[in-house]
Amino acid sequence: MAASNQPTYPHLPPKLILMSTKAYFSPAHTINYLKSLLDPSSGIIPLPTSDILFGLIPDFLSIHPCAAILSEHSQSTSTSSKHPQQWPLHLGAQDSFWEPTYGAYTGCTVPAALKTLGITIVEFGHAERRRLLSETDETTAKKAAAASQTGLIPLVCIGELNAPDLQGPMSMAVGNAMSQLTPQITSLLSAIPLHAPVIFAYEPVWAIGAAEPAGVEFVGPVVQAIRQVVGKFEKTRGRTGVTRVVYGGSAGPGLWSGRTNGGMGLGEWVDGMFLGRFAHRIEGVKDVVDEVVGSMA
Ligand SMILES: O=C[C@H](O)COP(=O)(O)O
Repeated sequence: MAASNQPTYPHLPPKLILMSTKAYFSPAHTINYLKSLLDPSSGIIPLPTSDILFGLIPDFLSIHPCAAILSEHSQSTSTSSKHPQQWPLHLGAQDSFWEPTYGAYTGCTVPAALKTLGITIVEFGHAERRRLLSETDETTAKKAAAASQTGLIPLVCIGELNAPDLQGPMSMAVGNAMSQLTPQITSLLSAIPLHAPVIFAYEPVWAIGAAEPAGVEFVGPVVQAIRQVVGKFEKTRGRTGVTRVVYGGSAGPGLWSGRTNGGMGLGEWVDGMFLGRFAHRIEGVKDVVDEVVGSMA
């Protein structure tokens, strides 16, 4: 029987807590940060890995030492499997090239190289890359397809540019956002294998780097509409891969549970949180982890 060329993918649990350090930290800072996350005194690790995917997405210079630390950590704490999927947290990359494997691509990082280090997730299409580096839906989809073909899970950032007008009907605000989000979603889903998992990070561009996240009363219906677009694609195109939707954009402690939002918790709507600045403090990460774990009890 001919061997299948279809890649296999890491398990994508129902809940996700992802953190990107963007380009905020030096490599030495990132290494100390990872060690603090792993330190038992932080009270974060171990998490129930079949239910929650906890992932760190550092800058490229830090990936190799982070992988070495995670590998060593799992060897010192486990007598069974030391496979990256059994590491206490998943390691991600902030981008990769649209060719899946090695070649003459100066300055690029190919998915095959990331895979050798134990990377399981690659982020694409962040608003900062779209704005600063002119990345488009097309380049995002090409890059995600190469990562998917390599057995990595694409984490694809989608978001509308402008804040909604919440004085008018919510259906109109959601419709305006979806007019930008729908092509971002469908171009991506059309590019990856039908059975490939994907994580969409809904990041309203106007809410990134802000003082407050977007309101739950708006994010909730938008995420519902995103799921409808994905559902329609599954039905009409035969997609079978798992899709998760997380929220990013000034996300931090209190948002998941609604503790800081009059009881309106985002956890009812999304599959997870994508943290930026509010993960810089280990205590902030611990707070978010506790809220997500608490909501699953
Ligand atoms: O990658 C993460 C998001 O862009 C959120 O970043 P932020 O929390 O600093 O707004």
